[in-house]
Amino acid sequence: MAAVIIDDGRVLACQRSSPPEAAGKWEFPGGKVEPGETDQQALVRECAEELGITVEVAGRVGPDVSLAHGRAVLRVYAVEVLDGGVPEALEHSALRWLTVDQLNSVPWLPADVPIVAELPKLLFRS
Ligand SMILES: Nc1nc2c([nH]c(=O)n2[C@H]2C[C@H](O)[C@@H](COP(=O)(O)OP(=O)(O)OP(=O)(O)O)O2)c(=O)[nH]1
Repeated sequence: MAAVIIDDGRVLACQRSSPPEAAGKWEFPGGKVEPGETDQQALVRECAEELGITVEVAGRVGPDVSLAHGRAVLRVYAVEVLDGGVPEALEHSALRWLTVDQLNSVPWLPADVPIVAELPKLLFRS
């Protein structure tokens, strides 16, 4: 479960700090859904924990992507930041706002590549 946050034609990319095999790679903020949570509740919780922002969850972005270990799928939603919140890297090593031209300037986690491919049309619309 992960969140695409778009502001002023740019998307928020987050650099993982762990585990070692994923550290340094870039992703969308998010995490696993806990028992009893909806997708939306999980994303609101993760965006608060990881970025210190309150969000409202909107529509799906891209396909369900199977993760390499085969035990989960990556599912991504567009979210809107509420209350003028500014994301902070509370758990990531870095945050970067990427324009459409910069989308491929960071090494994404492999599962994110099909999601990133959907972003140009969202960025051009905003
Ligand atoms: N959050 C996030 N996870 C991704 C993305 N792409 C991708 O392959 N993943 C994988 C990495 C992890 O195997 C899994 C999410 O794990 P996580 O470590 O972020 O989740 P979490 O915060 O709930 O972790 P934990 O507390 O259960 O340890 O999904 C992405 O864009 N965002």
